Amino acid sequence: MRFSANLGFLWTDLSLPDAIRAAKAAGFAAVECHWPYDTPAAEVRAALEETGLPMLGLNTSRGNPGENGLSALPGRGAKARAAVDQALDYAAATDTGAVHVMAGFAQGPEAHAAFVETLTYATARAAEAGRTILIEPLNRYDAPGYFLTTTDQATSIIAEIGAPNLKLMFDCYHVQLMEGDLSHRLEALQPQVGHIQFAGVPARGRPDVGEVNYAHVFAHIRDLGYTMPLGAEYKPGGPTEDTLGWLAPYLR
Ligand SMILES: O=C(O)[C@H](O)C(=O)CO
Ligand SMILES: [Mg+2]
Repeated sequence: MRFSANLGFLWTDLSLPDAIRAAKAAGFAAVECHWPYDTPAAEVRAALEETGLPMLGLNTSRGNPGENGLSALPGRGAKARAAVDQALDYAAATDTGAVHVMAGFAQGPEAHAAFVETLTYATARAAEAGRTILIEPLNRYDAPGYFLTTTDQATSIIAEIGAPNLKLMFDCYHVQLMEGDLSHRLEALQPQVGHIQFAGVPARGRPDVGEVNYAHVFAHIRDLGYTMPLGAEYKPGGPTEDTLGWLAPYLR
């Protein structure tokens, strides 16, 4: 198994380039981030080249304070497309494979139509550069009122848009809180999955603490033939190095 360090949560005490170096030193095979836009892309690219780690993904902007993405917000289409452009430009400058297009807090048919419209734009633009667009259901405890909350909703949107580069971000943490049944869902949704993330449930801490047996889940993912690095997107609650005991068996 190979793992990707999510630098939105891990090594947040370091600059993004130094966090990339720390991830390499700890044995991660890849990195991913949330919102890297304050760091010049050239610095991130230099650290990626120095370490040899790929950047797997980044997120579109959340928008104004209190917002959590713009793509499903009726009347905000121009801003949503600008956020997609910003993310794809940063991805091009850092050779990042995927962009997670964040839906935002919205409900109802107009939000659905807005999300489909933004994703249609995003998938067409991303396809020109061979990049993937990800959509991710978030759980109702952390993001109450978020538009996208279940894998059923996400796969129905993926089917409606029909773009081959539109994929599901299967975050085991969110899926466990909303739906459970991780093993069956991972198996059934494998064709639509573009990236897998994980964290301990329910505290979103290190993965070897909590109600999910990740040693079992990782073995199941391996047995399904999934070979991409899995995204460690958890809050260490202290020095990241102190939380990496779960990784050690996979580095031998
Ligand atoms: O919170 C998550 O799980 C996401 O992956 C994210 O990128 C920010 O919402
Ligand atoms: Mg996630």
